Amino acid sequence: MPNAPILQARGLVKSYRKNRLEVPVLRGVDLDIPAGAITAMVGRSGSGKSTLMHLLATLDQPDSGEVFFQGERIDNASRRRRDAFRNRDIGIIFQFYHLLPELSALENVLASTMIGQSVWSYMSNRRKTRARAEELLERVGLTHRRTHKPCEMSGGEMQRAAIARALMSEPSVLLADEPTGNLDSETGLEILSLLKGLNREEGLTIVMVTHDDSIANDADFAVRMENGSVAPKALAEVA
Ligand SMILES: Nc1ncnc2c1ncn2[C@@H]1O[C@H](COP(=O)(O)OP(=O)(O)OP(=O)(O)O)[C@@H](O)[C@H]1O
Repeated sequence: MPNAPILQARGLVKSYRKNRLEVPVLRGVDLDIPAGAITAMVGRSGSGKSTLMHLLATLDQPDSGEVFFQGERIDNASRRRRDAFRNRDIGIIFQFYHLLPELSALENVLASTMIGQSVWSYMSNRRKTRARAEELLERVGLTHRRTHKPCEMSGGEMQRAAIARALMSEPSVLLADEPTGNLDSETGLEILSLLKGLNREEGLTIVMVTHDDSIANDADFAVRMENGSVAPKALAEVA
């Protein structure tokens, strides 16, 4: 029996404009993401996986439809609430890591905490914040690279730093857009094993976009995007 949903989409519709043409990408997506599980989102290139993930993260707005987090309507919440949702309730990682190139791994992790709080609040918590960043770097196996900048790290190390950064706010959901898409298969498996550990040991809900069916088969649930919808009976327990 799946856990209660932590994130939900209802009737999500999204189109993009291309050369004055309206290109429908999502045509009414309904989706329940179970809390505490790993859900893989698969589908052909262009099927709308990243678009759906961006809407779930409130990085973009649907044309119509609704997104709920723990039962709270979030897509049309105030800007302040949506910022807080992104900075606190969820963490996001991407295929190309999106680290700040001038900062070390530790500084990248710390920089995320400066968003959404006053300098005063940051300064008064800085010892605790730094301790948490160091702890997370250790959790993702990156203590030995903490002073290295992204250009001095491998792809796997950059993804580890991005994961540590995403976890700084203690989110309950991690959204991962092709987290292994730019890694060789062995490094990809290491990152997956790290994500699985975070899920099993800390109860982190993970939603992962992937091209790789073997990753989807290893998840607790798989969702297949097809023609802008979630394919019928897609939310099936795989394990
Ligand atoms: N900002 C945008 N402006 C215009 N079209 C867009 C935009 N973002 C996405 N699209 C189009 O929407 C469709 C779905 O894109 P999306 O990135 O969601 O698919 P995807 O399933 O994640 O693909 P991939 O697996 O290749 O990353 C594609 O045809 C894409 O070209």
